[in-house]
Amino acid sequence: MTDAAADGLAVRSQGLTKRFGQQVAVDQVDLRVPEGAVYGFLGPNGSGKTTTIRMLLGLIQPTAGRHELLGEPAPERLTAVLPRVGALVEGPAFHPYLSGRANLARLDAGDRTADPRTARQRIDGALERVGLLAAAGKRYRAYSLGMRQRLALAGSLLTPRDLLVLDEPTNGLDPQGTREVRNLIGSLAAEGRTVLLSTHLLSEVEQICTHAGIMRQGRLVAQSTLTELRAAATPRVRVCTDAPADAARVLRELGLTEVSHDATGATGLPGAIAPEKIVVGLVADQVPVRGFAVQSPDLEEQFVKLTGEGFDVSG
Ligand SMILES: Nc1ncnc2c1ncn2[C@@H]1O[C@H](COP(=O)(O)OP(=O)(O)OP(=O)(O)O)[C@@H](O)[C@H]1O
Repeated sequence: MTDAAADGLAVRSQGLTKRFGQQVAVDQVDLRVPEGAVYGFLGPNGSGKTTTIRMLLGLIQPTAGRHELLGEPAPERLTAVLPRVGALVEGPAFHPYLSGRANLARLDAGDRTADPRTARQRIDGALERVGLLAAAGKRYRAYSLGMRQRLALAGSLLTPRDLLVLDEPTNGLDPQGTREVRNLIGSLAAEGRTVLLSTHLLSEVEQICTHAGIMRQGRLVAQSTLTELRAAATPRVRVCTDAPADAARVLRELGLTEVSHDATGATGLPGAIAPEKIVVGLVADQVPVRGFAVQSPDLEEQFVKLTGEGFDVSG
């Protein structure tokens, strides 16, 4: 057993780097995806998510660094471990005039490790898994976008997988299709499978992920559980008052940092100073306090701070 397996990591990379000519697309990325996690690989377009995923799956060679999937080192053991890894990177080329079932049959027939005698069982099992059994006989071109993406997922679930690597699985889907795919990811996770999914949608990470890694210009700038990311957000106090300048002065005197004021009040970072002490200080200085709040920045503010860019928060 390797260290990654011993650590309970489904994916681990160290110094994973990819250069295209002069451009560094992925810069020394150290991923740690715990077994059983739904890991949101989050970053704006062009930040290096797809390139990282392609390296993890052995679709392109890293310029430097190494990684392990399910405890097996790449590239030596990649061929051995890939049958346990379901991937959705480029959508499979499905035939528009064939049914969903016939398309999966073609895909299954291309898998030399799969026993043809049990093909029907595998195919119907995968269709059922993604909720497409009733529509299995329909032509692919009649499928909605959500159904098409679910069929692609069914294609990666023809054999049981311990790890699923999904590149932007809800990209281009309407709200209904997005819900379908997210529900499916949720049920795969509930079965104990590890899911690594890339996305540029913060809301997706908030809704379905237990862990997140944030990419910015090829670098992994943060990686932790969602709970930790939320907790890392620095709280700020806000005083509502008719005397904002006085309030700001008192906040500074009390030792708050980054103090500023506007027409309706003052704010600052309290650090270790207890909120009740701040209120007492304000009142002692006869600042008329109309309102007092400790505000924690939400995840979006936190991510914008880390990545220096906004996220598409829709979806
Ligand atoms: N084959 C390639 N040749 C040259 N440059 C590439 C190649 N593949 C990716 N890049 C560049 O590497 C950078 C990272 O791209 P990548 O596709 O990995 O980002 P991403 O985060 O997945 O974004 P997106 O969501 O748009 O796919 C981009 O600047 C891209 O132009």
